[in-house]
Amino acid sequence: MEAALEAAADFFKLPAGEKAKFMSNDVFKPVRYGSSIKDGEDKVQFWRVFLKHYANPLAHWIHSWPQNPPHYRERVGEYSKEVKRVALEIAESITESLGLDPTLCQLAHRLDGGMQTMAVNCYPPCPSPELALGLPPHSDYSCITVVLQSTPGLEIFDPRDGTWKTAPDTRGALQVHIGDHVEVLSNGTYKSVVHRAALNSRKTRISIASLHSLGMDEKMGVAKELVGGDEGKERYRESSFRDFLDSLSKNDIGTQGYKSFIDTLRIEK
Ligand SMILES: O=C(O)CCC(=O)C(=O)O
Ligand SMILES: [Fe+2]
Repeated sequence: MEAALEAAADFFKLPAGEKAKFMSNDVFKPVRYGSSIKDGEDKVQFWRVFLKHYANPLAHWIHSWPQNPPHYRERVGEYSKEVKRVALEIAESITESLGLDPTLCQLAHRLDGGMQTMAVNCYPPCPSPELALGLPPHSDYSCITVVLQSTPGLEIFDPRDGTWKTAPDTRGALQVHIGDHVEVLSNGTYKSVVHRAALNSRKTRISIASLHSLGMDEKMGVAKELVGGDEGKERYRESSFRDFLDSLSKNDIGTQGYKSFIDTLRIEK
């Protein structure tokens, strides 16, 4: 895990020209480098550069990943496999806790054959960390996200008292988030986790978020066993990863009037 964080940090240390090879605003690109550090352009500053790439199946995507630094593919590749195992185990326990028939639901199996997107984030030291954020509050569209961070900064919204809680700073500890698509599957029994990234003035912070979801065009809807009869009505519309990317391309996180993806899926009573 340490090795993956180091490889990620080394990528961001490369000369700008090397990273610019991956620069794109197209959210459908399987590998994409971007920055939201725009001097004076936006009112709200998000102090983050990122590299996003797909990782499942690894053999299909790894050749599109950066070749520089030389150890990047191997180390981040190993990490992606490890973290996928963790996500599949959690998927099994979610299915079980909802009382869903594993042969019908097959969440873990669908994630195994689904999309894994790795968001590799770099937050440089910020001179006024209290005035800016690395990433604004959001929930992930995924079913399950696993986050690894080099230093604290990840904050979780606690809906019980309306406060932000700093995720534990145990180095190397994985943080697991429920994403929007598990909220949908469970018809709202599980709620996706609202989180944000805070900044610090001293050190560069690296995080690697691995987002596990169904295939690009596979629709996630409310589990049929959880609706009808006494169970009540469906509270969410179906959607796919592609639907999420479509909505992201029109309505990016942090822009004015941004509507979170899960809010677009809610069926009003
Ligand atoms: O940097 C972090 O801790 C959070 C990253 C994150 O939420 C994301 O990439 O979706
Ligand atoms: Fe996130």
